[in-house]
Amino acid sequence: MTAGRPAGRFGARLAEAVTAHGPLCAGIDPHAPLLAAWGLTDDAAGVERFGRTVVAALAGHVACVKPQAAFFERHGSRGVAALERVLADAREAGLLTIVDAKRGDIGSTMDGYAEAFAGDSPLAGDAVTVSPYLGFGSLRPVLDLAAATGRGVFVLALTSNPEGAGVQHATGPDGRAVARVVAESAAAENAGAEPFGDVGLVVGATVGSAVRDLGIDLDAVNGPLLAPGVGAQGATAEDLRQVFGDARRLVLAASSREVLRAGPEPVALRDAARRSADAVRAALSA
Ligand SMILES: O=C(O)c1cc(=O)[nH]c(=O)n1[C@@H]1O[C@H](COP(=O)(O)O)[C@@H](O)[C@H]1O
Repeated sequence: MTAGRPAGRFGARLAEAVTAHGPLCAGIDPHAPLLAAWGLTDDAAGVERFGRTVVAALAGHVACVKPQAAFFERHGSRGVAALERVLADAREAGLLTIVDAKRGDIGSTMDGYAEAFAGDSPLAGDAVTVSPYLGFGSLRPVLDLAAATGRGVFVLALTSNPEGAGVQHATGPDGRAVARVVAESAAAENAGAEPFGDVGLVVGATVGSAVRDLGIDLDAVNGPLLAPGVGAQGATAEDLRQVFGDARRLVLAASSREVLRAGPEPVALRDAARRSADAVRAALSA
């Protein structure tokens, strides 16, 4: 089975969606407590219902959604099939998807991940999250295939969890921090693209002064900056302004639990997403 290929470049499609609906990506994270709160079973049928409910409620109301692959994969092949159906619904509804899979491996294996998440596979959304800790260059297969199929890639740079700093702030042989090398590598991929390129970074809204401290020029990345951590992890829309400074135009805030807790009623989900999107847009334009 193959999925249809998106029309146009990811960065351009995302920019259009953010202009229409605001800079918010709503997570689809069907973990056990949320499924219970929604009155759903914690199995493949439950995660499918959860994901498809979010897509139906939010299509046409948010810029994009980000299904977390882990919560589907834990139910094996049926869970993966559920994720494929959620992605198919979103594609049909014209809702952009970032598949949060955080993959990363060496060349030949990375080819496989690239085909799965950036090729014309039923597991491919409009973009995928990837991990650069086997070296940014190891991501070449997914960067190239995503570019060829009109998809995007979000590379982990400064993650929202406190343990991330031990690796991401570490300094390499040339004196640059790991996160800075990732940011400068993404910038090279996006050079000259308008309004921005297809290679984004993940930079948590919880990272405080790390961007400045490590000498990272996020504006120069010229790609979307996926910013998780707003809401359940404690960061506020205000923190986004502090963390991203001059790069605010590139921010796409990601929020999962804060929006999902409002479900399963579609109107309540939509209202929660709209409130978050409005708060983020206001903070970023202040
Ligand atoms: O790539 C991500 O989305 C991500 C990166 C990161 O640094 N931190 C982070 O929490 N996430 C994801 O964001 C989701 C949690 O969002 P909240 O429920 O809003 O805290 C999970 O799917 C995480 O995997």
